[in-house]
Amino acid sequence: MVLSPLSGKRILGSWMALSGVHKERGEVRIHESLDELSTDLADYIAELSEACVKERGAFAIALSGGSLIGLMGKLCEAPYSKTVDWAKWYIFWVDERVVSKSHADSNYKLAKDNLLSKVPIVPSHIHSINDSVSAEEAADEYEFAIRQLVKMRTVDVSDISDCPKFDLVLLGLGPDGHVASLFPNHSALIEQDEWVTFITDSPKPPPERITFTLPVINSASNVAVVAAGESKAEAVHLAIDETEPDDGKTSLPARMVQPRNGKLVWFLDKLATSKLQGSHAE
Ligand SMILES: O=C1O[C@H](COP(=O)(O)O)[C@@H](O)[C@H](O)[C@H]1O
Repeated sequence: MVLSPLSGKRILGSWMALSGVHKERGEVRIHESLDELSTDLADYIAELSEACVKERGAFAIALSGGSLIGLMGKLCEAPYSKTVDWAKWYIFWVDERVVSKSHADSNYKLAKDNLLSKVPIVPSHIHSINDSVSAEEAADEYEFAIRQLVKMRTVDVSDISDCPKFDLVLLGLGPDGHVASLFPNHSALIEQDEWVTFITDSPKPPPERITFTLPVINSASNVAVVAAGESKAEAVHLAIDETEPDDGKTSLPARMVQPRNGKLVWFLDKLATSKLQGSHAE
């Protein structure tokens, strides 16, 4: 057991000694290896799910695509596969590429193949986009579906806005600082009214995508950003070390992730933190 001098939290393993709580940017957890990161991420998700199921009888989790899904793989293994109350999970996507669900680019397919098909999630609790309509229609339909689930309180509602309050929003981080399908300097970043929007000009293929907007991401109870590898180091540095609030001028999406009432946690490996400064860096 290690008692972290920064957070005071007792936890197994060595990673916590490198981690800390950043005043504005949330809790920063730095891991020695991908294996430690995956274990910590699985522990965190399992604990949150248990707490949410106890408190409100459901766990509404919004997934991203990309490398995050591989890093969640331990959830399919013992002890989590047996102890997590999968029947109470409701799955959403923070962003999705507008391609067929069987396409290699589909975030749904990635999660289905590597996670959802390996644990006993109720099929009707998996809320993916309609893949047979345009990006605009898919975004509208997805927002409508979420609005119905908010009315039923499957997804909680924010007490400070009319936005949904997901129990957990899981974000990856692109080398350019993008999160979800919110890219630097893109007009989707300033969308305030819609819950789900669409883009047809993604700088990273495929071009057509739907994405939660920042007001929805920032209304979640918990937001976790997961980033590993050297290619993410500059984005991690800019997102965490810059202390001035991003008023949209610098437009680094990861810096604009600032939960209003929720908790933000960064799950990083050492390579991703090689440019990090401040108290949490080595
Ligand atoms: O295109 C996307 O990229 C990001 C980051 O992916 P990664 O493979 O670099 O981790 C991902 O979070 C997002 O959901 C996805 O659509």
